Amino acid sequence: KEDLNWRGPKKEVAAGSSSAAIQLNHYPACPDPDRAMGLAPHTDSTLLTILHQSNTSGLQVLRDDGTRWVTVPPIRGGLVVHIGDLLHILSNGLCPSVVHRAVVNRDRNRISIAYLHGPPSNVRISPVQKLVGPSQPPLYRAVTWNEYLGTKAKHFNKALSSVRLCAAAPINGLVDAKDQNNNNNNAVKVG
Ligand SMILES: O=C(O)CCC(=O)C(=O)O
Ligand SMILES: [Fe+2]
Repeated sequence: KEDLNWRGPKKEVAAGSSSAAIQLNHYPACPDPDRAMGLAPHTDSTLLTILHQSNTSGLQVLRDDGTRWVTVPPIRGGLVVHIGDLLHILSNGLCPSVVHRAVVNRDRNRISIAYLHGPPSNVRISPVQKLVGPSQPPLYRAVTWNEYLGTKAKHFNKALSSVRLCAAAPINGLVDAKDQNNNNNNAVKVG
């Protein structure tokens, strides 16, 4: 119960309802999949994304050490939950957003449905008080979802770095691995 109160004064939350969007993705079969990318590497600009993929695989997540793409096989009746950049900010980097991409298939069409879940538009997201202190400073400045989408459109996969307050790696090993990985990705996806 206490943890549910982290998100702040009830009044602020009650003033707006949470925002969400559905994104439908269609990846036609591609005769030369090694030369095409379905969806370039990116993190989602959400709190959470809930993804349904059709029975053709294509979703891949980047391992935390940035060395390898791992395929997330579709599981019948299963949903994939991605942590988005806003939850990354809210948790002060403790729950890092996941870099992922979609590759295309030589013979089969693929469809995925993403439910993009974000905060109410009036709510500014910043690291929760409980996770910051003298030994662990807030790593990100406060942003609303709209503001962050604007930042993402401008800075693409460097958006998280651009709202970051401390450039240096913090104590406790909370290194913002995504920022580092993203420096290697020139992806252009806002989602
Ligand atoms: O098609 C997929 O598996 C990934 C979709 C995705 O990452 C997105 O819509 O943001
Ligand atoms: Fe995504």
